[in-house]
Amino acid sequence: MTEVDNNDIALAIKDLAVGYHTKKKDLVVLENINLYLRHGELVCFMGPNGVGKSTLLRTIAGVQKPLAGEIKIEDVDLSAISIAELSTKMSLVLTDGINAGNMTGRELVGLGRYPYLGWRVDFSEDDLHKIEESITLAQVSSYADKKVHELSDGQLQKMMIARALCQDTPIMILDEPTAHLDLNNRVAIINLLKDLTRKTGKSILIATHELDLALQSADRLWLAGHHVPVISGFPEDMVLNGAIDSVFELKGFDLKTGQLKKKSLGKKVSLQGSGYQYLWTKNALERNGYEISSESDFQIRIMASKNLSWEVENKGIVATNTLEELINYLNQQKF
Ligand SMILES: Nc1ncnc2c1ncn2[C@@H]1O[C@H](COP(=O)(O)OP(=O)(O)OP(=O)(O)O)[C@@H](O)[C@H]1O
Repeated sequence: MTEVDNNDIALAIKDLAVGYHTKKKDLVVLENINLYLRHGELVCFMGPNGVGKSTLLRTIAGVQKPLAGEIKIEDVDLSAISIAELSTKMSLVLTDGINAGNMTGRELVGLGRYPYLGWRVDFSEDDLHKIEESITLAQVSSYADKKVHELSDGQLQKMMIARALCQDTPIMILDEPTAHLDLNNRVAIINLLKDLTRKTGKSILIATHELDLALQSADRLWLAGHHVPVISGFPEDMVLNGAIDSVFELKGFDLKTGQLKKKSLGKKVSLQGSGYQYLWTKNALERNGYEISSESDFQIRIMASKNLSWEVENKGIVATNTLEELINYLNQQKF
């Protein structure tokens, strides 16, 4: 286990148990949790549905009380920090629907400045600057003047992230920030959060189901499984030591290749080519049950000179212009 330098730590969790008080007895969702969030680090918190990610995030953010144990922010116990002070240290983006009344997106983002207003009624130049900066960073300017109730789920999601950016806290906690977002926006948000950790030294903790994005961008994963302690480590270590496999009980997904497992029909073809054309040809072949092997009577060559085409050499040579034609041709052959 690596030694942890206290100056590095933004948030420390010790012997924590989280869950709910119910009439009969306490419902313990996760317990014996010991974790750190370091300065300038992007942590993705992952685990199957219902394991307790939201419950832990809400507890860390002071929205619900721990059942046991302690949470320290910059070495101060969370229970000793007032709500006003906490809102200058930590921002929170939850998935729950928000009731923003008749507010515009810009006004919603402006709520992020309230912890800093004190007795002031109006925004300062600095506040206004921060609001515009956050709107630009989160790429929401084109709909910032719309009413919040007119925004799509994805637009609202990004507006809430802009509000959290505007709050400008050293720690940001986001529950599934990429839910509802299309592929470009998912990548943009993860890149933005990663960039923030690098440029501003913020510590960012997100709960997410996006294994692919997490593996490519998180500095560290927190992994929660049913009936096992929450563990923390480098994403790549967790792939190689099987931790991700065992927590998610992965079925049909091959972590070693990052791909869905494809059923081979035992028909072998050899493939010559390179680059992304090779990768997508391989994808089409494997998706259709073909296995790539050097020991095959069917040799496929990717012809990438002028127009992309494929040649299949068996007894003679047959050329096809699309992968669909190639697969149709192969499907008619005897293997
Ligand atoms: N208010 C509540 N009262 C009692 N139990 C709750 C409450 N909210 C959640 N739970 C239970 O706590 C457990 C953890 O739920 P939680 O929402 O934290 O999981 P999660 O890991 O965030 O799941 P998901 O990936 O589906 O969002 C679940 O069994 C859930 O039913």
